Amino acid sequence: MGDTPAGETDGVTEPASATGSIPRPKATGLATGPGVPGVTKVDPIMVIDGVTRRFGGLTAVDVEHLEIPRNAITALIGPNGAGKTTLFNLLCGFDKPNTGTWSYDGQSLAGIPAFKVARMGQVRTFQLTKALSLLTVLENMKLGAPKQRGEKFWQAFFPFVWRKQETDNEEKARGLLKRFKLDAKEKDFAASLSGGQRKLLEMARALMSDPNLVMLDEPMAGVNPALTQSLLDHILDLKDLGVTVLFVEHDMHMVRHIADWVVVMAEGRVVAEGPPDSVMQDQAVIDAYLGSHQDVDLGVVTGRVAGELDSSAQELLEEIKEEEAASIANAEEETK
Ligand SMILES: Nc1ncnc2c1ncn2[C@@H]1O[C@H](COP(=O)(O)OP(=O)(O)OP(=O)(O)O)[C@@H](O)[C@H]1O
Repeated sequence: MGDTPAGETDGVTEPASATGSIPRPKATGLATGPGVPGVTKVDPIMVIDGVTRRFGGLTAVDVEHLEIPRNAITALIGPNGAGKTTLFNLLCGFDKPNTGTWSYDGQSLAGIPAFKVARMGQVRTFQLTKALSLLTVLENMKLGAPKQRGEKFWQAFFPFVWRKQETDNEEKARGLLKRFKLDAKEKDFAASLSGGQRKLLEMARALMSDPNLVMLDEPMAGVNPALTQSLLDHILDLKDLGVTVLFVEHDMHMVRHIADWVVVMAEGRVVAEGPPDSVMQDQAVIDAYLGSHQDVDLGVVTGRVAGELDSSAQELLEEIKEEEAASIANAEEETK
């Protein structure tokens, strides 16, 4: 991880402003020019060139040039089927493109498998599968640790080699669990966690390998409002620790509040990029994706963020109430 401000707690680096909803400034000056698709960045951590991925006759990804800024939070947004997940899978070595090159920290990643990409400092959170749900929270964390020495055949005969690492990993895991307020759950099966706690565990597990770049796939999906702020804060903390974050998200509230830079995809291509406020004013983006309510801060509508409800927000709230009333009436009808 980076060397930004921090203190040590339980063997784990703590951000200076550990979770607390303190407004934190957005990173600015990330690009060398105006936000247009393919604009070069002042300090890119990842550079993508001519990457395409086809499934039969469908071109799911066709990215001419894209740079991801270092030590910033970049959101990848776009309508369903835009190619966001496919691009994500390509970048972390889960899938292979038909054409193109891409590099991470100046090193080409073409043909490098996912586990090696992770060793290079680029990790992706992955969902808690059924198998992982049957492990305890602490066991899940230990799986996130890099290179387990005891895994090598000859080393199994020399316990002193791996015991030290095992102890270090446990200490690190416990420190992270504490930071993510999951320490009381270390012995529980991961299956017993709520949706939001699972997301926290996924993020905490990814941090076991001290990554420089963390890729999050819909970090807010299925998270109830009570844990939303905590997750947002943890993502902001990553940036404070010098980590670069790239995430795919449908929740525009989250994108607007935490992203420093937004990349918009449609039909496999990058159609816009820039700071969130300007991208969300872009008429092509509004037409293609955001719809007529793009100017409404959903944080205010949902009560998560303090603010005045303007007339379009009121209108949206009315629509939501009407839809809710209709769905309750339907459900009552069905149970009769
Ligand atoms: N393994 C696959 N085989 C065939 N088609 C695929 C495969 N994976 C993705 N696609 C297609 O590629 C296109 C891009 O899909 P992708 O999942 O990357 O979009 P997305 O932007 O992540 O969408 P969403 O927001 O709905 O998750 C879609 O048309 C999808 O049906």
